[in-house]
Amino acid sequence: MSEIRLLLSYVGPYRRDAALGALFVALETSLELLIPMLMASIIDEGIASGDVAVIMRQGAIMLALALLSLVLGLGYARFASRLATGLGARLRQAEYEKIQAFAFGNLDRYQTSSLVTRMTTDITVIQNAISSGFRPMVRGPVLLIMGLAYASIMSAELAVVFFCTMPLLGVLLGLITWRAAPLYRDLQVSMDHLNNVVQEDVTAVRAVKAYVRGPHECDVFAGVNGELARTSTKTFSTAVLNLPAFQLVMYTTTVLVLAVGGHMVATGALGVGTLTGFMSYVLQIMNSLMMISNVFLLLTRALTSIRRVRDVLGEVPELASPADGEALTDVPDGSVEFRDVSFKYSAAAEEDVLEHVSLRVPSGATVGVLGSTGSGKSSLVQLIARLYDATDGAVLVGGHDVRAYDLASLRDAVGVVLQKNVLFTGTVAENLRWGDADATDEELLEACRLACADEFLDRIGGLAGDLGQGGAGVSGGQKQRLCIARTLLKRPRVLIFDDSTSAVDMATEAKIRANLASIPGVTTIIIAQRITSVMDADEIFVLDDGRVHAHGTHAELLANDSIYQEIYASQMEHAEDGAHAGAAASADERAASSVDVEEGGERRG
Ligand SMILES: Nc1ncnc2c1ncn2[C@@H]1O[C@H](COP(=O)(O)OP(=O)(O)OP(=O)(O)O)[C@@H](O)[C@H]1O
Repeated sequence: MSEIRLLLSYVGPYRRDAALGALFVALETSLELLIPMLMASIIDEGIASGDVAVIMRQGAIMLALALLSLVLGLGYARFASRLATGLGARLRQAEYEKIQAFAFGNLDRYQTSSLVTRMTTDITVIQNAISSGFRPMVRGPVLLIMGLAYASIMSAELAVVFFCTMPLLGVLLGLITWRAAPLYRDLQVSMDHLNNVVQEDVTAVRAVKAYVRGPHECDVFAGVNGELARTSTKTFSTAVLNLPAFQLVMYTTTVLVLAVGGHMVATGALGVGTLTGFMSYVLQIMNSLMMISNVFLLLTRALTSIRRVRDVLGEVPELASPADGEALTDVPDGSVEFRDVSFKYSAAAEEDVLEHVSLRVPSGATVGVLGSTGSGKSSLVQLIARLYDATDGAVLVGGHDVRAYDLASLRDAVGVVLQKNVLFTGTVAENLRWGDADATDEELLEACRLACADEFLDRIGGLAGDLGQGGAGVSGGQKQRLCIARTLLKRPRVLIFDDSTSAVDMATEAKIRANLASIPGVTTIIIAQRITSVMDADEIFVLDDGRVHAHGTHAELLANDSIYQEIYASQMEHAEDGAHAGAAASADERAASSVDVEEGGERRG
């Protein structure tokens, strides 16, 4: 089974613990199985004939065996817990490292919550299966085989009774396990749904409050919570049938063994002690079957989790650097070229997001990219930093195909300020040093100055100021400026701004653009919604439905391109309307917009 092979491949340094744990349980069980024999001998040879010496000797052996079992049990517990926690930690680490190696394309295939569940709940299920299942997994078969052997040696005639009833228990437990197994898979899926809702809502709790969607989201949660409760009830009420099935067969067997055995004792064919010892074996054998069935259920649940972990570990990163020694590590200049590039996010998608795009940006130039929502602007620039690979055609940076570069070298040379800016828990300086781990405080401050983040730095506590979880302590515009500063610290040859000044006021945005223009030799690509953000660029590309519709300077496009003229006209019209409306804005409107400011966390910088 590939799932078990996967687990074994991660046991690594805990192999010794696994082997010793199994050995200790097997020894402990074997010792335990001698107890009924000793008991039978105490009753038949000691008590029946009043031989105190036999009672004392056998009693002392029993005591020694009990103590030895205790030591073996303690040893087993230590080895098993080391194995379970060690294996769990290794699997979690491997998953985490794999996810770090994922390309954007791999990430598109998983929901974040599902990845979280695969690293937490699923690993816990595997750990529990090992810590609770390891002992019965070894003990069950040992008890079964040795118990059957000892019982048959004690009385072959009586053994016939449970050779008849045991298959019945086997069939009953098998049926229950077979019914419960798929339910465990459903249980894990329900858990995923619940985690997904919790993760999405907690992440976006400000938006939920701002849109007064609390009651609706509570209903959504109640739905997935109810689904999980229903699946759990169904699963566990099936699995719990094990116990009554076990009891039914056990009591039937006990009655039959006592009836046949009692008759044998009455006729003198069997000693009372032998019958008592035999009954102990009956219980142990029945117990072993129960253990084996419980192990199956535990394993069934764990197998579902192992498969989910295996999916992550088996995922092949869609992007990789060329083989060692073949990758280019130096990006000679900041030129960018698209040669007949087409792109779609998944092979199964019917339509291309970019179609036959060809363009050239000379090193050091500043270009703008405009286009309606969904026209493919973000997709276009993501290909430059090789966040995705072109489906057809080639993207060149510094005159070389991006696929020829070492990924880290390329991404160091191509700085992208993504549309969705992310800051991390920690200080301003810690966040900025993502761009350059060795940057001095002076270099950090200079980057802040270029990104106009110096204007508010004092207010948030300077470089040592704490940004809070996910940068919750700064406004949208401040976040954008810190993200720009962070990217500048990489000193890239190509700088890409994906709508990354949308929350910054126009005067500050113009100042940032002027500061950036003062950095020599850097190619700047600006995606923007506002024409004013790109009108000074050396060249502007207008995208329409994944194609380059037109390109040229602001003046050329204004003179010749219908889409550009349309965008220009609508933005000028809005600007004028805005000016008038701004003057007449009522106190009510201002109060309404404050909801977004306070609750939505969308404050403007
Ligand atoms: N990760 C993704 N997986 C699948 N499709 C995607 C993904 N990201 C974007 N798309 C699709 O690709 C198309 C282009 O999206 P893209 O984000 O490039 O547009 P855009 O011009 O940057 O839009 P906007 O101005 O709204 O940011 C859209 O139809 C979008 O639905």
